[in-house]
Amino acid sequence: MRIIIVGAGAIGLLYGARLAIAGTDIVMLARKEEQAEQLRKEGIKLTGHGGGQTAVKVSASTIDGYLPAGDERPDWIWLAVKQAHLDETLAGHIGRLGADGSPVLALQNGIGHMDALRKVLQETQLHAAVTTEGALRGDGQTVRHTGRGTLTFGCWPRSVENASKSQNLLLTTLIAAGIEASLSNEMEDVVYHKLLVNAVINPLTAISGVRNGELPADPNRLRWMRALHEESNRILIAAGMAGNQDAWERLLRICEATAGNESSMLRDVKAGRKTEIDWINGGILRLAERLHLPAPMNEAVYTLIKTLHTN
Ligand SMILES: NC(=O)C1=CN([C@@H]2O[C@H](COP(=O)(O)OP(=O)(O)OC[C@H]3O[C@@H](n4cnc5c(N)ncnc54)[C@H](OP(=O)(O)O)[C@@H]3O)[C@@H](O)[C@H]2O)C=CC1
Ligand SMILES: CC(C)(CO)C(=O)C(=O)O
Repeated sequence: MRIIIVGAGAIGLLYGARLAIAGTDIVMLARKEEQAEQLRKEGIKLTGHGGGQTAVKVSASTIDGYLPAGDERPDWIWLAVKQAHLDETLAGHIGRLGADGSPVLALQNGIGHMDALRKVLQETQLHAAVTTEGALRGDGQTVRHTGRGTLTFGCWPRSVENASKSQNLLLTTLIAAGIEASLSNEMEDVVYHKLLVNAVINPLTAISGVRNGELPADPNRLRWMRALHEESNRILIAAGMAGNQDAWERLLRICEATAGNESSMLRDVKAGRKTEIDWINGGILRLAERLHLPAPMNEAVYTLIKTLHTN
């Protein structure tokens, strides 16, 4: 099994390392030659969870300079970049890499990217993936596994057909690598449920400057959480998400399970990077507008995060 992973950041390095350790042929495509060279020379260094540090060899190149060896087509192409990186140029590269029919798996949090990719990659077999693993990048070749989770993936848009051969092959490869994974025919629902979590934890931790576990510990923050959760839940249910009586408790459990984590949005704000707010609360605002529903809480956090960006 050969997988091209586009984006050698936290999540790309985490999956790249874990799959390569299990014998999968991994090709990491980075943005910069400096990082690609470092990966070719020294491999990926994985730390956390399993104990010490493991270094694993992978192939690596820049996305611009990548030329496949021989005529071997990749079995899968994984997109492990952030939402903001998914521009026309990158879509052009993905179209080229997948020209022989390789399926594409997109791992982004938030919404909007799958439909945007569908528009430009009309012939490509697209899959959405939702991961609850936690990964933190160190330097260009080091990644820390900060929390164990699962990977759920499936066709986008929804397919009524049984799992394809390539889906089953990927599932078997993931499980053999010790990665908890499952296939779903209801990816929109899975994506919406993850969005409901990110829409509350990410902006509120970034605005308050606290770790996930500290968010519900303060009564004022808890009130914000509840109001933002209720509004987002209402909008997502109206958009087609299956309601879940346990949604609020699940959110609190995630805060507890990831208590020591800084959310990705808090980290982006601290590092002065563009956040994924446009595809998280911005995505909910677009749904609310389409459904003519009020969304004052989402508007408030969206605007606040945008203000933090500007500053
Ligand atoms: N980290 C986590 O624990 C989790 C992340 N996710 C989601 O996964 C996605 C990726 O997140 P994460 O890995 O944390 O993000 P990172 O910022 O760590 O990684 C993104 C990587 O993409 C690279 N990149 C950007 N543009 C290109 C390009 N044109 N070609 C090749 N590489 C490119 C960046 O390179 P450069 O550094 O050179 O800019 C960077 O290495 C996000 O949508 C996130 O929400 C979901 C669940 C958990
Ligand atoms: C679940 C959560 C909030 C864990 O930190 C996350 O996905 C993120 O930070 O983006």
